Parts: sequence; structure tokens; C-alpha cells
Amino acid sequence: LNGKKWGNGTKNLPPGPPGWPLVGNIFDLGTVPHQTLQELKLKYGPVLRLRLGSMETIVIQSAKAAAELFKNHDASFCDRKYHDVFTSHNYIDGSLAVGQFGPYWRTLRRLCSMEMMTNKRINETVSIRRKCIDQMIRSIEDDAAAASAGRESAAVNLPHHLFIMAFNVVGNLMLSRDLLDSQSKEGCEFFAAMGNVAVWAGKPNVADFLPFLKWLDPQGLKKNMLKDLGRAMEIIEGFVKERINEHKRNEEKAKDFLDTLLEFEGDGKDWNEKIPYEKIIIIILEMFLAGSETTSTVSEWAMVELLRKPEAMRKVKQELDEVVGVNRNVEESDIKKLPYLQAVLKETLRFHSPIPLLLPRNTIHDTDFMGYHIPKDTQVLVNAWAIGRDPDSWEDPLAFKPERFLDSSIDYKGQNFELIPFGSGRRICVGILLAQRVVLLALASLIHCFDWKLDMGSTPETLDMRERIGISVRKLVPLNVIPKRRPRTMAT
Ligand code: HEM
Repeated sequence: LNGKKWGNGTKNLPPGPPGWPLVGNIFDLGTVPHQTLQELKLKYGPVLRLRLGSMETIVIQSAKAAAELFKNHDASFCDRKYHDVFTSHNYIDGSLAVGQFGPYWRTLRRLCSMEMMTNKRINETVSIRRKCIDQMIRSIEDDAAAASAGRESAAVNLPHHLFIMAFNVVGNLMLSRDLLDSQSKEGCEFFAAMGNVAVWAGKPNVADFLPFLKWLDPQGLKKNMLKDLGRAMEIIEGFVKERINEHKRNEEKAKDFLDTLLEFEGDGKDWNEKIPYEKIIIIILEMFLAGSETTSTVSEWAMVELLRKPEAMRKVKQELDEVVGVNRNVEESDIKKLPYLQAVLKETLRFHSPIPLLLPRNTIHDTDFMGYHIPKDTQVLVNAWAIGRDPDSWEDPLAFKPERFLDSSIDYKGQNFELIPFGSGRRICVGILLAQRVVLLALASLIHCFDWKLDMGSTPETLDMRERIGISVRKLVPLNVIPKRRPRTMAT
């Protein structure tokens, strides 16, 4: 296709497989698109063109091309391509993550990165993470005890516990609530509705590629999204109203994100009024969507890899025992003294980028990119998963080796383009700091508190590593593992 027509003129277009009439390359994506795209790179190179129905798409698949995009063309590529399900209840109008580049997005982005997700604010909320992780450790113990009483195996569904923990962290930061407290009927309903919202948001929708099918909603995704998103929004609206009706915020109580959003009156730049309630509801809801599954997914993959590599698990344990000892809980302040654990997180993000194609960007105008012509309104996918496994960037890329990061300054903050699980540029993830704190403390606590054994029938060599596509890429078969409390010489 190189050099063929795209739009009106004859331009030098990126190469890609020839498509079928109407559907284009939809069926070339296979069931695990980031893996199929990685294979296509071998034939077509690091900048690939696809036509997904009527949606023109380019896929970036090398660190060099990603650097070119984020360093030199970010301004042209910083809009989002949003999918039809996100038009439900005007979600895109309030959203930061799928919102269109413009004054509202800029305002919200500044508010998030300069007030809500700052180092200071994240430091001040350390007790929230501690509390939610302690609750997780206790519920794992209870679950294992109940399981072994009823069955032969004391295995627990680890990702389930991790997800509840991450959900509660977000709930406490946003709303100062333990939403999954057994007393809270609305909390449980919200949890169930949001679980469904994540499913509808993560499923490829044929109506995105063939817009004339939108009215038909052939997979019923929009219908389901309207129902579940609507219910989740109603519940958050109740919490927001309750807060507004509190006569005066208790000044003793730490300010949460909802307080910040309600108090904001504009910053004299792009926005000079209060944020409407409908948008506040969407922002709150989005933080659950963006922050729970991602962090729990990374934690699960890290545990999977450590269970497959007993030597790496032994090193994490040894480091914890040396730095923390066995008689107290690991604290967030210990993490900076745990370089091997930090390397495990980097290696997990390299090997299992949880949002493998990042969030789709959209070109704002026609752009010349690496010698190719990229027209306005082209979807841009960056295959962070393939870049993390690219032999041109990584030695022995298919081996899980945290050691590779011990003497390396490579980080995941968007400056090293061979490791971009959080993206880069203007639309880089706003939750990196929070995600890093949650995952590292959760992992450290899980390994410090328990010895872990694979469930009967699983061995490090035969552990099922298949992936399940959704809002993030999880392990298809959830990790079932047996925890055994590590002995302490003092009670904790
Ligand atoms: C390990 C956990 C996480 C991963 C791997 C992750 C990954 C990502 C990625 C790949 C993007 C798109 C970046 C781009 O387009 O260049 C993104 C955006 C975003 N993330 Fe995260 N994320 C994580 C955790 C979180 C958390 C904890 C929050 C907040 C509670 C969060 C909130 C957001 C938001 C609001 C955006 C949209 C930013 C924008 O479009 O301006 N994420 N994230």
C-alpha cells in the first residue's frame, strides 16, 4: 500500500496489509491484537497502517518511532479517538481520559496533576493505602482459612483481593469512603455496575469501525453501557449531593478529591467557573475505571512472574527481611530501600504492559511523520507491549529478569521510549505516582506477610499465561495461590 491513495492526494503512506472491501483489516487483528500487530511489524516495519472498517489507523511499534511521536509530534497526536460506548450519558464531555483536547481537558489535567496527584497529596494519603492493604491481607487470611476448612486446597483468587483493595484505595481518595464495606449496599451495587462498565468499555465494538451500524448497536454494548454507567452515575450523584448538603466540611477531616473538585472555581486560564456536577460525577467515576483494574492487573502479573521465577521471589523476600525485618509491617517509607522490588515492578511493566496499545490517540491535523503522510482524524495506537519485548531495545527480551534494571536509569515516566506502559507526552497517565505507590506497597506486603505456593496441579513451568483482553490485559485464568502466613516473633 506504500505510496497508494489515502484521502484525496497521492501521498507516501505507511505500509500495511491489504484490506478487504468495507471491513478493511478488522480481521487481521486476531483475538489478541497487540500480539498480532507485533507479528505484522516483522513484515511492515515499526509504523504500520491499517484500515479498520472506515477508521484509518496507524500503529507505532518501536522505541525510535515512539520517541519521534512523543517528542516531535505530540501536539498533532494528542487528541483521543473515542469509542461509541463513551458517548453514553455524555461521558466524553466530562472525561479526562477520553475527553477531546481543548480548554476543559487542559483545565482538568492541570487540576489533576497540580492539585490531586501531586507528590505532596499522595504522601498525605499514605494511611489510606496502608489501611486498604491491611484489609486485603486480613481478607486473604480469612479466605484461605475458609477455603481450607471447606476444601482440600486453601488457594485464594489473588486478583479478586487485589482488585477490591485498589477499588477501596480510589474510593477513599476520591470520596473518603470504603465503598466495599459490607454495610454499604450502594457501594456493592456501584462495584457491580463498574465491573460491567469495564467489560462494555473493553470489548471491541464493530460499530466503531462501521459507523452506519451504530443505530443497530449489533453487540448491544451501547445499550448495556447506558444501563450500567447510568446506575453507577446515579450512585456517585447521591454521594456528591450528600457532600454538598453537609453544611460545612469538617475542617479536621483531610480534603479528598471530591472536595477539590467542588471547591474549584476556575484557574483564570481556560476555565473560569465551577465544574458542573454532571462532569464531577464522571471524573470521580473515571478514576475508579482508570485506577482499579490497572493497578491490580500489574500486581497480579508481578506475582505470576515471581511464582514462575522462585529465585526472583527469594531475592525480594531476602531484601524485605534485611530492610524491614520480620517483626513489623512494611511501610511506604521502606520502598526506596528496596531496589530489587522496584526492579520487579519495572520488569513487570516492560513484559506485561497492562494497556498494551495505550489509549487511542487521534490526529488533530495532517502531519508528516517519519517520511509518511498521516491525515487528520487518523487513530494512533502505540504498541507499548511490543516495544517492551523488542529485541532492538532489550537484550533477551522474552526473559523476566528484574536484574536488568538494577544498574540502569531506565524508568517508566515517559522519557525512556523503550518502556512506556503509562504512555508519554501530553496525555501520559496522570496516576503514575499513585499506581507506583499502590503496587509497590501491595506487592511488598503480600510477599512480606505470606509464603506463596501455586495451587494443586500448577507448576512454575506449566502456569497458564494466556491473556484476556479487556480494559486492561489480565491473565485469562485468574491466579489461584495458597498463602501461608510467615511467622513473626512478635504479634503485629
Ligand atoms: C499500573 C497502573 C496504570 C497504568 C499501566 C496506566 C496506564 C495508562 C495509559 C497507558 C494511559 C494513556 C497514556 C497516553 O495516551 O499516552 C493512561 C491515561 C490515564 N490514566 Fe492511567 N494507568 C495506571 C494507573 C492509573 C491510576 C491509578 C489513575 C488514577 C486513579 C489513572 C488515571 C489515568 C487518567 C485520568 C488518564 C488519562 C490522561 C489523559 O488523557 O490526559 N491511571 N493511563
